[in-house]
Amino acid sequence: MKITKLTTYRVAPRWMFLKMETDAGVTGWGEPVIEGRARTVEAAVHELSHYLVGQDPARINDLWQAMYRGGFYRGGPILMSAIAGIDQALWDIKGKVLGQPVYELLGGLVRDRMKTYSWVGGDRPADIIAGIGQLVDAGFDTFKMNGTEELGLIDSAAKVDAAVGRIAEIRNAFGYSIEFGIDFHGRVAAPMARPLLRELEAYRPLFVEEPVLAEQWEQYRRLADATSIPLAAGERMYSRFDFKRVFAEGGLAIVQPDLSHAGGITECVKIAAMAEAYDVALAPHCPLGPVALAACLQVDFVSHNAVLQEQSMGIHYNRGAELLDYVVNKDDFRLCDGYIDPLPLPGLGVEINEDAVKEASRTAPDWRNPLWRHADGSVAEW
Ligand SMILES: O=C(O)C(=O)C[C@@H](O)[C@H](O)CO
Ligand SMILES: [Mg+2]
Repeated sequence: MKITKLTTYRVAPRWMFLKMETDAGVTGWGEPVIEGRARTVEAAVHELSHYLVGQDPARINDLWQAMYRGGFYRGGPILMSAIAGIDQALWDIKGKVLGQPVYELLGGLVRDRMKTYSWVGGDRPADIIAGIGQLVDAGFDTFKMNGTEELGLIDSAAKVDAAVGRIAEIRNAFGYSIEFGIDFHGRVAAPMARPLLRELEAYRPLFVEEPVLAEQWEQYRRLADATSIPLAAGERMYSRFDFKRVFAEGGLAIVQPDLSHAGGITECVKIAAMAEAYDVALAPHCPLGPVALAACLQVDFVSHNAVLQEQSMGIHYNRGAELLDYVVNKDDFRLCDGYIDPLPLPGLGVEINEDAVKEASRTAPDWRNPLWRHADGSVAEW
């Protein structure tokens, strides 16, 4: 069998799908995308096709190594997202050829169902109580929200109190019948992470995510020594080589590699195994589309240390399309009390509605995140 063609489709809300065709008529799908840089990743995917067209899609490991090492320069969000989507499509083809879901090819199920969580509140955490209430009625009990709005390197006690007050309201409204992670989203610098974590201790969140930016990774250990709140990060780390220093240094209780940013299934299975050796939990990042989620689930179902899976149903980014709009087998993604069952179809387990993808690609938006600024006009982390 030989790879014959790679076609990319940018679609609403901010996703991109890759269709990989073969001379045997078997097609694989991937979701190579960095939110806000879809066109850049698209160019990278087509540059990498040099290593793929004419090659045997069964040789995933060799193709991965050729894409990663062959171009001398390596790593980073663009190249690793392009490799991720290509890797997903290769695993999809392998599973379809062998008639097995990818998790069977990776050693079989390690659990019967996977716990997921939902986002509440938007870029500026608001209406969280109402949002949680609606999702509790739908059977969810685990959530994530942004912790703050713009926050200066050094900022006021009032800003800290506003952030903590929102969390206090949640506990007042729902007690401990629900759990939630708080995403600092890289908006918080180390001098402000300390007082925020200290004040949040009383409300016992499930985790705090990106307590500081990934480039400040050496702070994780120091912050972890000052708090009992589990710290999580990983969406802006793109390979084992980014994660290894974090494992060695310590401080993270949860790692959140993104299956569409960190080299795909081939790489994230290895990251998951590294994490397990350090007693670190896995909670793949996935504010994206159905192929990305399906790839996450393939890794979740073979990783003992997988504890939570992000999924984007109802997330504030999904404007113009929702998680399952491009999926034929919607029922396979049904959530029951926040849990999802193993996807039964061969390959990644998602049957893409190609006509819907092609139609949506005709009017694809160029999504990018807003550029935030502080009151003094300087750029703020979004
Ligand atoms: O889902 C999360 O945890 C996020 O922090 C969302 C962020 O990754 C945006 O997708 C970036 O555009
Ligand atoms: Mg996040």
